Amino acid sequence: MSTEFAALSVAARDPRLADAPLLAAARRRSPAHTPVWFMRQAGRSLPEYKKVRAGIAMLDSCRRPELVTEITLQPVRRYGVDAAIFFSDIVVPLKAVGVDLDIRPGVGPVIAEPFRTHADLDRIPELEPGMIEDIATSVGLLTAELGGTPLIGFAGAPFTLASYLVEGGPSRDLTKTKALMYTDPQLWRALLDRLAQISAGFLRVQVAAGASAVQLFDSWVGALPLADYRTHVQPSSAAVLQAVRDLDPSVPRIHFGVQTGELLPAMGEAGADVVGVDFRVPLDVATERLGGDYAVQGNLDPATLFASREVLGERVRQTLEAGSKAPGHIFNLGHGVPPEADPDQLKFVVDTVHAGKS
Ligand SMILES: Cc1c2[nH]c(c1CCC(=O)O)Cc1[nH]c(c(CCC(=O)O)c1C)Cc1[nH]c(c(CCC(=O)O)c1C)Cc1[nH]c(c(C)c1CCC(=O)O)C2
Repeated sequence: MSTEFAALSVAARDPRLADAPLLAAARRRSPAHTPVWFMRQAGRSLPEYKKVRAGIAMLDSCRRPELVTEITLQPVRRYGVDAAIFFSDIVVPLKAVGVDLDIRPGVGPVIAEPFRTHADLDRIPELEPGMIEDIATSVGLLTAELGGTPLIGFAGAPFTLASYLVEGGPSRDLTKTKALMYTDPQLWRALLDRLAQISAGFLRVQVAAGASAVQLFDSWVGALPLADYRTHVQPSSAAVLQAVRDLDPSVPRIHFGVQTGELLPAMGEAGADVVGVDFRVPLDVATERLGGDYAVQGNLDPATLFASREVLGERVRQTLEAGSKAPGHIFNLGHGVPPEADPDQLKFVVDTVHAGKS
């Protein structure tokens, strides 16, 4: 890994970060209150987001520092969450190295020429920091505004990025991806190595510019059985998380995927401080599976946002109770905010979490 980044310590960025509940929970120390943020809190359901994004394509909006700053701050202002998540997308670094792709509204990432052969590797060059200078600029603007509120940088994990490249777009069962993995393990390894370099580079630029935690999204890795995860995926995800650790060991690493109940310990072992849990596995059960060694993040079912306040409040308290069995708990949804979610329900969740269990 290149050495153009100066090592930083999170507390040196802003002294107020030393007491940030999100960082304390991630480090398995007692936070002043249970920290809460939401995956996909920026964008989607917020009217103020729709207003500033009007007429601007998703991938263009991710490369405009003033707009990125505004969109990232919107949910922090509205909800009082304990962290901001950088407004970007997992395919932004792929586009930055020159992959021909787009994000279609309501569909997701679509790749012009799906990945099939060794020759296709040439279309996915390594990421250099100079290709994403605007990302460093956005992070710098944001951390100056955020003060003592942590900014979570993120990237897609190699498997999930590979799934889009190989399938050509969103897919239900990832058949083509798994077929490549099983029929040509060498090509698969070469692809994941390249994606690990890109993912690590994207995270390191964000951390060097001031992000104080990172999340590696392996959203679709729950499609794999444990043995295949260990053989074909874990080494590349571990390389990404190690690259962040090498740059700054004080930056907590969160590792998340959907339907990963069987994979949780292996995802922790890949080098995470915090393991993200979807809504299928209660947090106390997840903690048992993880051997009590990791902080957990999650895991309110996003569908409960459409329930009554009574039911929603009860589910929040149950999640807090189950999370209290872990050595650290960052409250979140079990997956992203649904586009139709009512922002007032999310605000209610934040206030209920901050009020505590009783
Ligand atoms: C798998 C994945 C993607 N992108 C991401 C993941 C991992 C998270 C997860 O598991 O949900 C990550 C992501 N994408 C986006 C963020 C922004 C920060 C945040 O979480 O608030 C983050 C963290 C913005 C976005 N990324 C996307 C939008 C919607 C585009 C728009 O507003 O026009 C946003 C705000 C598009 C996108 N991009 C992707 C999908 C599946 C979609 C959905 C299509 C849709 O729902 O319209 C790929």
